[in-house]
Amino acid sequence: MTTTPRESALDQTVDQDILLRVQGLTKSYGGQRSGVRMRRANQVHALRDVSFDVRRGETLGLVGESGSGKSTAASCVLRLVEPDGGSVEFDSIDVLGLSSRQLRRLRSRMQMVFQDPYGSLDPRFSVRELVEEPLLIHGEHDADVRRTRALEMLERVGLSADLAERNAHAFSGGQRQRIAIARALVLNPELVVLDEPVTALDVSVQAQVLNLLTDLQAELGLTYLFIVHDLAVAQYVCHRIAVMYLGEIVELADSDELFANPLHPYTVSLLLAAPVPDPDVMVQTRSALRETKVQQGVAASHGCSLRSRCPVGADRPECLTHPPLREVTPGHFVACHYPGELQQRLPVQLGAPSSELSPSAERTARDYN
Ligand SMILES: Nc1ncnc2c1ncn2[C@@H]1O[C@H](COP(=O)(O)OP(=O)(O)OP(=O)(O)O)[C@@H](O)[C@H]1O
Repeated sequence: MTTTPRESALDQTVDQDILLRVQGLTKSYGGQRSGVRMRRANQVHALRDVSFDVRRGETLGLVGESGSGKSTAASCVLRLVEPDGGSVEFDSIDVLGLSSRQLRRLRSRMQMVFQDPYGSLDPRFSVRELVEEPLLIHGEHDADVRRTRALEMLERVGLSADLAERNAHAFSGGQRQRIAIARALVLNPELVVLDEPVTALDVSVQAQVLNLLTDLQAELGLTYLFIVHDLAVAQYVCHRIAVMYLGEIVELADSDELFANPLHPYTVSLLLAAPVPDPDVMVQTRSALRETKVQQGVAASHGCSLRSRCPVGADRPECLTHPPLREVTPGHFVACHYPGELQQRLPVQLGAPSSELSPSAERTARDYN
């Protein structure tokens, strides 16, 4: 059996303790104020009681369709967005309790790579200047030290120092994402939040950038929070995966376990939505969830948030109560009153994960909208 990048990275993970602990995170957007009362009709609950841990050296994937709250969760972790409630602990530091000055200092240890390598790099600056900038912001006033460090980092992400004086717009999408990665890593962070880092790239270069990220993780002992809607990408790089639906984590497990034994009907439907060569199976997959119009961020007022679309629980009284996220086998958490039932009903069993990154696996959770 071949070894996937995530397996080789995990082999080198010595310390498995918790670097990031998120508990009970909530965030709502909108809602209109009329008098002293907030009208809730237009409120979007982007995060509802979201909890997860990220261990040192691992990659935790946040997976879900568009609008499920992945980016909001990541933004709250970095306090780019202020959550309404809950807690975020980074290396036992209460992130939400920090002053803005303390937060600025902590940010050197928590960096982010964005989806769009075109928008995230200012075209007026040379690549070297772009990679040096975070060092300057964080108080490195020695120009020689900055230059040396930036050039080292560029080499490390596979860009020759000869190219360092060129402007970012002279580079391809994959090279720009390498520059963005160098910029994020130049401060020696421990946690890197990767927000769809290969989504904007050609399929042909996606695997190169993913391999670079896993190599860097192993070399530098990095911890990744990886936001991704593409299940093939998640399977390729994530050690554990949290599946989000309408602002909640509905399932969380080791990557191999999740793909081989999905227990939540929503996870099953996501996996079925990925391309399957058998056309008969494809027909069945399209009807895994009921066709119901779901307003983004707006779940049923009570009970399970998937209820209106769920082929298992729509008519069952238990599903009128909200299912908590509970551990059903060691390390495998699911928020469903009938875990595993949809998979048992399927005419085909979902297979063990392939260790290949399928270039055709671009059809993803997004297709369900
Ligand atoms: N600044 C904002 N103002 C109002 N609503 C917002 C804002 N940001 C996000 N939302 C809403 O919050 C919900 C969660 O959005 P979020 O971007 O976190 O989801 P996502 O899973 O990352 O989706 P995508 O993959 O499309 O970025 C959505 O309903 C979205 O419309």
